Amino acid sequence: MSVIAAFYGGKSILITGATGFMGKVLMEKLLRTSPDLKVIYILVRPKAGQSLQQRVSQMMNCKLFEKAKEICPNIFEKIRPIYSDLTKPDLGISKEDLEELLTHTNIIFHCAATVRFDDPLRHALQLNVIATQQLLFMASQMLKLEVFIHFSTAYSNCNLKHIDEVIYPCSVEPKKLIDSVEWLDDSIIEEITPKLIENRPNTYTYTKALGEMVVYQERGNLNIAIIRPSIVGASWQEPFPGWVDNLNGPNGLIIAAGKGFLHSLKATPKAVADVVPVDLVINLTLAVGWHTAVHRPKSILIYHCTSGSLNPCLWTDLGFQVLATFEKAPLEKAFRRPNADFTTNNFSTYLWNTISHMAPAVMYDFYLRLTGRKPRMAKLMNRMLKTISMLDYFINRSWEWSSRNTEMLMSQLSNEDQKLFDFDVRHLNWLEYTENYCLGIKKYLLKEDMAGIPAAKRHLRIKIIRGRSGD
Ligand SMILES: CCCCCCCCCCCCCCCC(=O)SCCNC(=O)CCNC(=O)[C@H](O)C(C)(C)COP(=O)(O)OP(=O)(O)OC[C@H]1O[C@@H](n2cnc3c(N)ncnc32)[C@H](O)[C@@H]1OP(=O)(O)O
Ligand SMILES: NC(=O)C1=CN([C@@H]2O[C@H](COP(=O)(O)OP(=O)(O)OC[C@H]3O[C@@H](n4cnc5c(N)ncnc54)[C@H](OP(=O)(O)O)[C@@H]3O)[C@@H](O)[C@H]2O)C=CC1
Repeated sequence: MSVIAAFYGGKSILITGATGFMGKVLMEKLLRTSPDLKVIYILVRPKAGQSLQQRVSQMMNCKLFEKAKEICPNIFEKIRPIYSDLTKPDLGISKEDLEELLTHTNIIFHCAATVRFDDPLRHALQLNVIATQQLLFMASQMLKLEVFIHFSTAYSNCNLKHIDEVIYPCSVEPKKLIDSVEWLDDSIIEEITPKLIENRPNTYTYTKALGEMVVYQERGNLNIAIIRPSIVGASWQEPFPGWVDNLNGPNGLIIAAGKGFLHSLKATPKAVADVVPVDLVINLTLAVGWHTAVHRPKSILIYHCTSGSLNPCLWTDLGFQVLATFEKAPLEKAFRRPNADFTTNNFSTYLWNTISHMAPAVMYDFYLRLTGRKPRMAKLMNRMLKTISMLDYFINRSWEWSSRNTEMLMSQLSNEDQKLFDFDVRHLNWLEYTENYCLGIKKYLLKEDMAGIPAAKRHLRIKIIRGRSGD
């Protein structure tokens, strides 16, 4: 019997961000491995034209939850959606719902965040810091709370080269900043943002660092642990390989490469692609939840969930494997043959962006105009170049994360739990993982049918022949 799975049995679990990428995988694994858990409360904000229940039904009616539904037939009874907007006072939760949460919750997983790199500081602060502060306050009033798990990112201290499993202070006190943005004008906040974030690349990494500080300062008697994953990618093995459902992280650029938009990318030759599969992160998270609740460490333990030090893969290797996969299983209606190269300096990047990205897009738009259609390629290219500029910082640097706590936890797991909640990244085969990742993007994100591969190959052959004949 799995000790971890048994721990979650009979528990009332609160998840924020359950409708997000990681939240869904967390919920799925909990329901599949501990079908006897009591209830999962999920804080959900309504979306236009959908009730909470409709939103949750739609989410659960996807392939991700198929296995969990077989194991836990009363799955819908286990999920209790609660209306909440984390940017509102008291997280927008009604009095009755709050009462229920305060009385019953045993475990909190705080996943919700804004992960956008270009969010204005005020909004990122609202969600990644103030909402965390409010949730901690709520947690401090819970009668049966055993553990609070906070999701941060391995990049919260990306201004450092070597990062330990400790909370690093930011130069400005979170509370002072929160007070200041209340009365500061948006334009002033925008002006001081570069100074505040120091040498971090965006408001996301900065507010996640502030979020950690808030967790530390407002911990009170709470039993807390922090998970810091690096770049979270498609699932490795559970519930099936390759599951992914958003354009974040590498996903958008993998599509751009597969569709033949992306022809060159600046990447330092030795820079490590510190990607970790989402199911591995969730396995670690559930193990941390169990360990923290049972052992109640004296201080907040931080767990790095990264791949670079134990099983490194370079961006260049990952890129070539992506192209090899799309050669075998092309994406439908590709613009050009997938054929991306890595450049190493700013001049060649500028040159390739002009020759290989913008020029063909402008020419294609000209052709679309001539044939009476609406031009769209230059807009798409500009969007891709903007995304690349936002991700450039992460593709051209490497970091070292220590992983003592993660290794300590691994050694404390029973043999059965080491298999059921495997978070040992050394078991990952990058070639196999990258291939499944690309196929997962094709199937689950782009909803392309695998039966269409021969037609997609024919489409590419025609493109290549036309390209050669200059047609
Ligand atoms: C050879 C291959 C090598 C591969 C090699 C890859 C290396 C890749 C390194 C990654 C390194 C990350 C390392 C961080 C690790 C964390 O911890 S961060 C957690 C993850 N967070 C993220 O990834 C968020 C990053 N994204 C953003 O912040 C924003 O999307 C951006 C990049 C600022 C773009 O903002 P925007 O231009 O306003 O676009 P946005 O509003 O997001 O979307 C507009 C439209 O574009 C679409 N879109 C959004 N993103 C994309 C995209 N990436 N691509 C295409 N379309 C997109 C949307 O669906 C939307 O469509 P419509 O609704 O208009 O039809
Ligand atoms: N993905 C990655 O590569 C990494 C992620 N992380 C961290 O992991 C956690 C989960 O990330 P991920 O799943 O990728 O993020 P997603 O963007 O996929 O999910 C974010 C979740 O937060 C919810 N949310 C956002 N704003 C609000 C709001 N105002 N009120 C209520 N809920 C809100 C979203 O709800 P809705 O569906 O309504 O938008 C969604 O459920 C985050 O803390 C992130 O910082 C750390 C490292 C890497």
